[in-house]
Amino acid sequence: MNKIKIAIQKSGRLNVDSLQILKDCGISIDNGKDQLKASSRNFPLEVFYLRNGDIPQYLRDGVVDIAIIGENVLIEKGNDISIVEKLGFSKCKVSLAIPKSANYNSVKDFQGKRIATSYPNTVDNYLSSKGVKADLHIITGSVEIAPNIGLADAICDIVSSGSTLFKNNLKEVEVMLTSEAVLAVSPKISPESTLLLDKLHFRIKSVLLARKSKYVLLNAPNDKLKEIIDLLPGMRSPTVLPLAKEGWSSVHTVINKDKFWEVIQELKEAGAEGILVCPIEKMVL
Ligand SMILES: Nc1ncnc2c1ncn2[C@@H]1O[C@H](COP(=O)(O)OP(=O)(O)OP(=O)(O)O)[C@@H](O)[C@H]1O
Ligand SMILES: O=P(O)(O)OC[C@H]1O[C@H](OP(=O)(O)OP(=O)(O)O)[C@H](O)[C@@H]1O
Ligand SMILES: [Mg+2]
Repeated sequence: MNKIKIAIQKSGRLNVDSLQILKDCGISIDNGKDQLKASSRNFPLEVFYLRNGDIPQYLRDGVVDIAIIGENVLIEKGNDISIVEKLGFSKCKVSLAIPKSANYNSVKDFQGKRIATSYPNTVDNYLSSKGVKADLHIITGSVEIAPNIGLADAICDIVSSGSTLFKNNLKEVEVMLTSEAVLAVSPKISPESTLLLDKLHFRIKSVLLARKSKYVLLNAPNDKLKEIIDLLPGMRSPTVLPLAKEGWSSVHTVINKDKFWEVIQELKEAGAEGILVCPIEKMVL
């Protein structure tokens, strides 16, 4: 039987969340420690544990059919590879930073400057689009230390909380791109594997939608029902059921989890009581 081959990061920031999303899709993987390859027991899928930075080449060569990878790495090394879905985790920026004490006016300030980075193509494309030419020093780790040891005037690296920049006395001055984990597909994927990708993609979409949504139940006096329902940004129309208590109804709906906090106060003020917010495991539209 044909199996779809997926690459995920062997160890590092993407590993746990990548395995979790497969698990949430109902895919069980026999996951031995230090394994480089594993199979699923209940989905025709083989997992290859690889380094994030090596995955674009494996996709290009068709060694794997699909991969979960940082979008920033694809932009740096695999602009020719398509993204099937953004996965909503490992969110970060790729930014240019300079010493805190340095003045900064515009991106033109990088003209002729030494920039340490692990993302040379990204920096080069960004600066070229602004008509700026800098001197790039490619290093693979601990990039933020470079200005402090006199190796560079500036750096380009991943920024998330900003604490690494802060610890190294640097300030972010240009955000070149934002990134998150993505599901990417090999240009060489076969028609048989594309059918399996479609099945997996369907499951991933329902998991992502469920992660973004909450099931809300509340009690409302019937004379306030219209006002309360108007406040709820639901999927379609909420379900309204009579309560045993005369003149009251129970309202059920699904809302975006971030929207809930925007409306909770207004719901209470409008007369809603006993508001329950529950997680949703899977959601298919
Ligand atoms: N501080 C961070 N916050 C959020 N996401 C991050 C952060 N650092 C990295 N990432 C994202 O996670 C991906 C993997 O980062 P990680 O540091 O685990 O691996 P790596 O050293 O870049 O790769 P490799 O697997 O090749 O050793 C990055 O490409 C980026 O998309
Ligand atoms: O803005 P922050 O929240 O501080 O995150 C940014 C840091 O995180 C990443 O390093 P990581 O911890 O993955 O170490 P690595 O360089 O060994 O990959 C990245 O290379 C930055 O140095
Ligand atoms: Mg890292």
